[in-house]
Amino acid sequence: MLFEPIIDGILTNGYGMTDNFLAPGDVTALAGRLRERRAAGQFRAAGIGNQQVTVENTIRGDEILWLEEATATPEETAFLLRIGEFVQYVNRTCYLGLRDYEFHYALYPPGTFYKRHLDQFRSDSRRKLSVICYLNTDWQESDGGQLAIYLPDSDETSEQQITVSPVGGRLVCFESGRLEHEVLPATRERLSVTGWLKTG
Ligand SMILES: O=C(O)CCC(=O)C(=O)O
Ligand SMILES: [Fe+2]
Repeated sequence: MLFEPIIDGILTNGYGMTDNFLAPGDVTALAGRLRERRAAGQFRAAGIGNQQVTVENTIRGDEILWLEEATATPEETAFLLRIGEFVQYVNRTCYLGLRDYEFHYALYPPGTFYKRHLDQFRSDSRRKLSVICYLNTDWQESDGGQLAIYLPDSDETSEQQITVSPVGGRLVCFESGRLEHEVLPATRERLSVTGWLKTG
């Protein structure tokens, strides 16, 4: 079962991953749609903080576009349906009480990054799981752009850093309120769909 290793990973290591969340054809279809929407001027510089209005390139340099069911294209609808299946699986196995999700496209121009942060806002604990799905074809380790996740050791006094390359079709998931992480700069454009599975 495709979703099982993701949840197993979260329970054993704090983060979960699968390399086949999307098939190569779905990756190119979504990446194409992302580029088309960006060319149409629909993307905005991502903000920071609760209202996401402050643009601060020294913290994050990506451009984003939120996915909306009402205006979704067939490949976007297919992606959101797959996420819906994942949510159902998580609710059957983990009792997190997930009820909602939100996703945005993200594009990091070469050299941009997202400094170490936690995804859960102080005033909003509804974000339970962070989910990132990469849309990059032929990504090489030397292209950079890794996601670095900081895993606290069990005594909480030290930590371990693991890195994940943004390989197309790969999905990474972790608890939004628990794990700090960062996006390292890449030498080429780095594409993804990022979102949060939320309680009510
Ligand atoms: O793209 C990634 O690997 C992580 C993105 C991220 O941390 C975020 O958007 O909050
Ligand atoms: Fe994040």
